Amino acid sequence: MDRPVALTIAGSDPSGGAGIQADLKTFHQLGAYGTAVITALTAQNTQGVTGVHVVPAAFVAEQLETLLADVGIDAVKLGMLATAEIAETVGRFLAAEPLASAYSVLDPVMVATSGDRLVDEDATDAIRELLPLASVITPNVPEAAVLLGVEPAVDVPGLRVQAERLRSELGAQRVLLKGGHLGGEQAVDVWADEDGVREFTDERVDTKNTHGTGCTLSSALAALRPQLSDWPGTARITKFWLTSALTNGDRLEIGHGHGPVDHFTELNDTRGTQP
Ligand SMILES: Nc1ncnc2c1ncn2[C@@H]1O[C@H](COP(=O)(O)OP(=O)(O)O)[C@@H](O)[C@H]1O
Ligand SMILES: Cc1ncc(COP(=O)(O)OP(=O)(O)O)c(N)n1
Repeated sequence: MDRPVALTIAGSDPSGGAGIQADLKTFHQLGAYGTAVITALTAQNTQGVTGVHVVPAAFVAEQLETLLADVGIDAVKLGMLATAEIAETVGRFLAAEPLASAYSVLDPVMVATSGDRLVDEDATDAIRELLPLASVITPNVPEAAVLLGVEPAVDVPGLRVQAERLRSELGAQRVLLKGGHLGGEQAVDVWADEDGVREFTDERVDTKNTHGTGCTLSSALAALRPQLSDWPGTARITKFWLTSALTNGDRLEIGHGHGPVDHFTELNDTRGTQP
């Protein structure tokens, strides 16, 4: 195929490590043409979020209508859906053509790692309704627990159980349950689809530059899937790339808190991986 067109529907992070900014850098680096619909502005740096200014749901809809009337989209990533109304609006677009035929990755963003809330608490039900509509969902440990209404997993066997429950009970088509919050010497993510449950494991990178890892992972999946042949293979390659980008984060000195990963990491850069 020609260069795929990827769309991110997400919030803005002025510090550039997460949100729309991270997504567009990731799309570009991984060979996709990037487009963006903005759901919210955050006032944010590498140390935390000081404010959120939400775009009215009707204007999120107008951005989507205008874009989709003109531009074909091969893959879409959904990030910070700040309110229930925005999540419902985006859900209507995801359920209909042309987005229903695009590859879709839903990162059910709720709270930043800094502890700051990015999405209204009452948006959780609306986000849960979106799970079956996306080709793949990419919750982290706390997000999976909120979606299932259970305690967060504390180990990999717990991740495996929750990944499968997100599929069998909440209707997700495919799940990449990210284990970054578990700690330990390895960073283990769990993949669940109709063929079963498997683990993707890399060495944990000793770095404080972890801001935006979830955003970067989900946008990398959206960029790469149209260029590769299947979802599990895309997820495996995406994690290799992210581990290298985390390792290369030490090339950057951005801010005083949790800096970004290095989005300028080549797909075949194996500095952080053990091929
Ligand atoms: N220090 C690290 N070293 C290697 N991989 C990591 C590290 N921290 C997170 N990851 C990986 O980054 C991705 C995002 O992880 P996670 O922190 O769980 O999500 P989020 O950023 O959404 O909170 C996952 O693939 C996870 O395994
Ligand atoms: C605008 C915006 N969207 C999402 C996030 C969350 O980013 P994520 O990659 O899930 O993780 P942290 O950056 O919170 O570690 C965000 N911060 N801003």
